[in-house]
Amino acid sequence: MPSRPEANVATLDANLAVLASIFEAVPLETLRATLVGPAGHSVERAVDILTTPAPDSTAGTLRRKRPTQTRLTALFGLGSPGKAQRPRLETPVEPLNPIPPPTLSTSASPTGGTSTTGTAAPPPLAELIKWNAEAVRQTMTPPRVKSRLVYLQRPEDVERALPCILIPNFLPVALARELLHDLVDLAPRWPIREWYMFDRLVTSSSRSILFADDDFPEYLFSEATSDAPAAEGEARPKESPQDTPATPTDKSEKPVGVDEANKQYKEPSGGPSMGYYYNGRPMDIHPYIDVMRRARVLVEAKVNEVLAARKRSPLESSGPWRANATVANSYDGSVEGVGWHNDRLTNIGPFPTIASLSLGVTREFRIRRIPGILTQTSNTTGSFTSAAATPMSHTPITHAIPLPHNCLLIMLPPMQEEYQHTVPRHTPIDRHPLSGSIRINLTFRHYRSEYGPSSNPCCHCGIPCQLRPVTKQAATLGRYFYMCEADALHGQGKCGFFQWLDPVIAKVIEEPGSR
Ligand SMILES: O=C(O)CCC(=O)C(=O)O
Ligand SMILES: [Fe+2]
Repeated sequence: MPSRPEANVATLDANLAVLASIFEAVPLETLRATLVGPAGHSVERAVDILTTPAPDSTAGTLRRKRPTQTRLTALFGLGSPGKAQRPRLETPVEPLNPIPPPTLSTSASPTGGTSTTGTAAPPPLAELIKWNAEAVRQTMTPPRVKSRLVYLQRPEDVERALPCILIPNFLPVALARELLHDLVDLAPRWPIREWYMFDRLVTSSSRSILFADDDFPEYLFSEATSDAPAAEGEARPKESPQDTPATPTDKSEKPVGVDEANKQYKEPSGGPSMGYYYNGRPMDIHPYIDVMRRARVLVEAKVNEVLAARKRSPLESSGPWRANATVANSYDGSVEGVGWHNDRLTNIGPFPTIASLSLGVTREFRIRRIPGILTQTSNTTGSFTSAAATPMSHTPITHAIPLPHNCLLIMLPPMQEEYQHTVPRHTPIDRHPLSGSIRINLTFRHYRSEYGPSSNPCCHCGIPCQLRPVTKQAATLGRYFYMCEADALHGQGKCGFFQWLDPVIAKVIEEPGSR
């Protein structure tokens, strides 16, 4: 490889962006130090450094023999470790930022220091590495940073504070009831997800599945002749399909698990496309059931009405928003939740709008700004910077929105670029007359054809990449990049693949002279 100075700068910049996306709370100068040391510009080496404890560390390490399952509850703030053993781990569906915001600064106090930057000269590299590895280890204890929890109950309060719109009692009562009924029946057959975080195998506590409607891009369903095997890596439930709850009058009314289950998503063949992947694994995709299609019509109408009244970013889909994909989650009881994350952009693209319909028992939905994120003061893509921008010098705010049965929460841009959300574990929750302690959540998404499998680059491991926004690098803020996610599949690190999102699109948001 020729080693022109500007090429090195570009590589360093790219590698830094990858590291910053993994180690959200680690100061940039620390990340940079791991890249410019004797290890050169290798991301893998930097990840190694950042995840290997200091030699004198006596406490637990991040490196464990696979496939030991390790409780990562504390990492996601879903409760304190050491409570009664549960059969599954409490970790999120979406891969999370492995490091929560707090305690990384040497000046951070255990009870609430929030500053991760300082004015003092940085310590030498060896110190940084040692200190930082220690900091990473510390994240295995519950987050200790204090944030202010602010409850938002009324739709107008939600809209004022966040890029979200809350609509109570959204669907006609009977439709909401039918949807809940049908999905509660199906949910026990939705898989629990597994992936590696560093080299630990972790699993989701809730069950989830992706539903796709007929206009899903690169959508190919084939009628399976026999029970098709579960997609590789998917923990498909072992239960056999249950009885059909009613006598359907046509095929589209049959729920997944009966005839619809015989339609199997078929990966496109003959082209470069690898199909839809998540955490390095092919996704298990089911067709919409009839009642979802009826709900979709209403959700789409409302979302398009909302979008018509706001300025759109050129990076958003320009046409109508289409709810052609839905991630369904089922939480059975108060201990099932999902950790802090923002939703994957890989197939929905930048500045997505996601409409989240809650059914069944009320659970709390919490939202915070991505810890340490840089705020765009100006940009050229529209007025999507949230009024809720919380200066990092202040105590961070976490907003909590109780989501009762049949409410629709529309998450608008830049919710997925600038905020994280969670459904935390609760102390006892009320029971719902229809679903008891079960909550079903449907997040309706627009899977865009421009972001379909055939335009998704594969990394050197041969796995479709994930698309992420830059959140910490001032020079490249507003841009998006593809990176390897093979580590989620096998826990053995990433290949270091990095590619900016289509430069034509990136150009739109590039500030003059930012490169
Ligand atoms: O259950 C919810 O309200 C949120 C689910 C979620 O965050 C997701 O599917 O990505
Ligand atoms: Fe989410």
